[in-house]
Amino acid sequence: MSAVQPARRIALDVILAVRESDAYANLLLPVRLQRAKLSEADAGLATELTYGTLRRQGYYDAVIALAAGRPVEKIDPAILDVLRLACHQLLSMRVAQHAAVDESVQLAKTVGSNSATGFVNGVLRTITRTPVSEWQDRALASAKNDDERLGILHSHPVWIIRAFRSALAAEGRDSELDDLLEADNVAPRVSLVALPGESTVAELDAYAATYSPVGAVLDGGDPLQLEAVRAGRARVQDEGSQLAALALSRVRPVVRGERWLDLCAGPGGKAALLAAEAAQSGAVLVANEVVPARAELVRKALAVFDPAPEVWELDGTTVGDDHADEFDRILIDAPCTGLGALRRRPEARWRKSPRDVAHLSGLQSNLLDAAITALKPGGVLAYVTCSPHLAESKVIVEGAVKKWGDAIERIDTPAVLATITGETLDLGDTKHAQLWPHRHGTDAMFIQLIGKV
Ligand SMILES: C[S@@+](CC[C@H](N)C(=O)[O-])C[C@H]1O[C@@H](n2cnc3c(N)ncnc32)[C@H](O)[C@@H]1O
Repeated sequence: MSAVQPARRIALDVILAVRESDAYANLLLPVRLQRAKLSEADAGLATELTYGTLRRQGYYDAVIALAAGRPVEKIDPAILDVLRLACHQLLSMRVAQHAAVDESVQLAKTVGSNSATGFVNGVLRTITRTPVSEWQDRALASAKNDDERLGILHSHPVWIIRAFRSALAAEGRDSELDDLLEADNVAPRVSLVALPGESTVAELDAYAATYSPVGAVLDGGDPLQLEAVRAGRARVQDEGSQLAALALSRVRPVVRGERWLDLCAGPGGKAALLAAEAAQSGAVLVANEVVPARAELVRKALAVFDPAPEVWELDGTTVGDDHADEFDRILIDAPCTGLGALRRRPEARWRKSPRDVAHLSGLQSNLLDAAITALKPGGVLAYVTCSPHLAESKVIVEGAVKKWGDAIERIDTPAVLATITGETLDLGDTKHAQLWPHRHGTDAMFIQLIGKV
């Protein structure tokens, strides 16, 4: 029997930690890779094994249930993790079968009993006896309905598939559902923002982004190799997030002395871009974040500016109490399910539940109400979520319009974005902008600009 390759060991350790301790793979894996000092090739293998296994878990579970002849809920969870990791190698990576099976059996020994090791060996031998394409057909045939079939094919929970379909259907484009689900299974390239006045896209040795005038895309490599990133003058930031911040800062010319508020600022990505934009135009930014540790991250993100913007630690739902009619521009980048960023957080889709949506939508409405109160008459706010779920996006805005009536007005956000990007984005015929990974190459950001009359 061969020794287990470090890449497989690390991948399993991270997958176990994700399930047992709610770890985030995108935070834990880089730490483990650095500690193990793996070669670039082995680090790449460990990343593919970890992310691929976590993303495609739904599909692999369907195959494992068939091969084991029992529902996956009846399999010891650590042994199931070993089987999922092996499935990724056998069904998606096509590594040599004997290496995948032998090393998985070795790994099973470290987390289970002797009988569990025999079980892993038996299930994996069964899987290797049938061609990969046939496993897909058999798994799809085991689905009880069309949504379950899609769930197996693209490895997404059914409730998320339904939420995405509703959001696309609201634009009359539900035929794009397959493309969207597949886009979630591809890790995005590293996207950077060159903070205006601090850095330039040209300095970053990267491609100019498609839409954001301050965005760049790295072809590969570690962004921390760039001096501008190490110094905080440029940051890793999705292009959709950049557009959300710019929609607010560039919706119309800035009058010197304007007061801006980033209501939910942690960890500070959009606050940094807003602070740069404010410094360029003579506005003053205040950033707010209710969780103290995250407020500290905001302070770090803003340390590059002199003077650095003030950071408050208020519950954002109360900001209207002491700050009514105070701010000219407010960003509400609301806490949300993050369903729009599934491609960068491989385990996230399995952690969320419809209950999260119900809980968050109440908070989102309250934050929006508080921000409207804190906005000066004549001011503008941006309501933003990194989720296309209608209950967190369009429905929240419609609720505010119903409640506030003529006191607020929706601003044509796609038209504002077109002036920023220099071209019309392919968006629905709506006042809000819903970006999509499969259509725009960004996270699925929802952006609605609202004016206070
Ligand atoms: C989507 S994140 C913001 C991301 C941030 N704008 C950025 O670009 O880095 C939402 C943030 O809102 C914070 N938050 C949650 N409830 C809040 C509340 N009641 N008041 C203020 N912030 C809150 C969360 O802790 C989280 O840091």
